[in-house]
Amino acid sequence: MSEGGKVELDPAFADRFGGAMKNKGGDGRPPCQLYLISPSSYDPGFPEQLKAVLDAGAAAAFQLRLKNVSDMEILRAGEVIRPILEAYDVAFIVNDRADLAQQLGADGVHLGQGDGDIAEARARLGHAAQIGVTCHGSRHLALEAGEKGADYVAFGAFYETQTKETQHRPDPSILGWWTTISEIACVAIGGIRPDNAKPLVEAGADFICASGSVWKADSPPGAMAAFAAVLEATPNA
Ligand SMILES: Cc1ncc(COP(=O)(O)OP(=O)(O)O)c(N)n1
Ligand SMILES: Cc1nc(C(=O)O)sc1CCOP(=O)(O)O
Ligand SMILES: [Mg+2]
Repeated sequence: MSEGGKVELDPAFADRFGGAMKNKGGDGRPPCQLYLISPSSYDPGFPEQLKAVLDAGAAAAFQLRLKNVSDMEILRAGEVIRPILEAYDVAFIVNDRADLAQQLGADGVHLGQGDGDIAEARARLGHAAQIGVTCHGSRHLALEAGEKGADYVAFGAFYETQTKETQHRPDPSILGWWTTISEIACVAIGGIRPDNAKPLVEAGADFICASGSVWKADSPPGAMAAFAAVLEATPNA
């Protein structure tokens, strides 16, 4: 922490998260960007679908979040997806597992509260890796994650979601609070759609996450275009 009580910006942060900080203008935070999360199971048609959505709207980061599958399946999917993300300049984050993130040469890992230690992930993945941490609706967890070296803290679930059972429903004001005390990025997650994203962007989210509202949409590229329009039209806090 600095003397003013604000968590200091890691100098390497400017180069992280898909170059998000490159958009930084003056003293303000960069504009809010989309953080796309994969469906929980992998379909052979997914790489083409991924290209189609990234053609329709930008994402700063993509998280490979496959559930109830073998390590081999995650590794195979990651090997196919990684060059696509590189081509679109999208940061590649692996959910849950720093070891698989390392094997895949990913840009980072997302850790839930039970998914392992930040320091161990840092030791494994290195200084430049992006390490994100689930903080539910807890200021304490976010401060702790920041002190332990997280590159972003994730708050949620802001809205009802079919993607995951959730027990926390933070108020959007936690995003604004975080931006006043820390320069570490904050991510909003949970049931976010193009038509309900605006209050979270206005409250201060640096990134909004979306999974179901893109992949389960009638037109996933259409959903991406709609997110792009909302983000373009909405200044953050
Ligand atoms: C960006 C982001 N935020 C939160 C989560 C949830 O992580 P976790 O609590 O470990 O739950 P699972 O996603 O592993 O089911 C996330 N994955 N990404
Ligand atoms: C993976 C996840 N974590 C959450 C949390 O609150 O920590 S909510 C969530 C689901 C995100 O998917 P969707 O955009 O479909 O709601
Ligand atoms: Mg997890």
